[in-house]
Amino acid sequence: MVTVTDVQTERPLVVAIDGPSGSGKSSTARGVAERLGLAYLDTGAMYRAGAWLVADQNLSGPQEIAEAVCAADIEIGTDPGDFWIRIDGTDVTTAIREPRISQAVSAVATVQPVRDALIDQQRELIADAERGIVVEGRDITTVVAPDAQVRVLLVADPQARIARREAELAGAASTAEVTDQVIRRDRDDSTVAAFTEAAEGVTVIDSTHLGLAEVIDQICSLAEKPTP
Ligand SMILES: Nc1ncnc2c1ncn2[C@@H]1O[C@H](COP(=O)(O)OP(=O)(O)O)[C@@H](O)[C@H]1O
Ligand SMILES: Nc1ccn([C@H]2C[C@H](O)[C@@H](COP(=O)(O)OP(=O)(O)O)O2)c(=O)n1
Repeated sequence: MVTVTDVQTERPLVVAIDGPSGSGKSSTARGVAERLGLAYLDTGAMYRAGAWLVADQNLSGPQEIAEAVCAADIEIGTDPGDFWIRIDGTDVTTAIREPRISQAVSAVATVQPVRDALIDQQRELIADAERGIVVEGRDITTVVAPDAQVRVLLVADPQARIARREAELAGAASTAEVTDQVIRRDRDDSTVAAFTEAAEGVTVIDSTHLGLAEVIDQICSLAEKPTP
């Protein structure tokens, strides 16, 4: 396979995508990775795995949460066509998408020692991606990989994001629960990651009235002329 590199520095291409819940980060990032032959890293899934462990062990309070999650062994797949995640050997690929985890994850993602440990691991995974990688989350363009050649903030109106999540959950959660998982979670998450406004050099894409394919096209076009 052809290696996608930044021609000026020969660094493997890193595409960083941040944005609020339901803006389309995961679907778009997977699509871009598949089209460009890059690896894919879902950093939100790592925080979700931490939240799964906290629920499984019935832990509470920042100290207990930090001790357990920082000591845990999180393994994550980076093939965009075959996503999986394990924590301490347990496969939690499906379990981390349950509404109870979506509801609880911000309490884990706002514990700073947890963030520090997961950010270190995310940087290692990026450094290991010799073919280049698309990384999505809340703090990728600003903290995890601010030197990424392509940096995107993907946004969409709250109504569109809530409607997308509701459709995805297909009745598994009420409108009030989905609204909490999207709006309240963004509010909590934005206390530790700056994803509500684009940092300098970050391209904003509003997906409210764009189809998934159009968003993927726009990001792939940016990748054709990356920032050095
Ligand atoms: N541009 C788009 N237009 C319409 N629906 C979209 C678009 N992008 C993503 N979706 C759908 O919205 C839902 C949430 O997308 P997802 O990629 O999980 O968002 P995020 O990772 O930002 O939370 C999914 O069901 C996905 O198929
Ligand atoms: N880089 C990241 C990625 C996710 N998070 C937090 C914020 C979210 O509430 C959770 C789960 O992220 P995820 O991207 O799976 O969430 P949604 O797809 O938007 O529902 O993790 C974070 O703090 N930093």
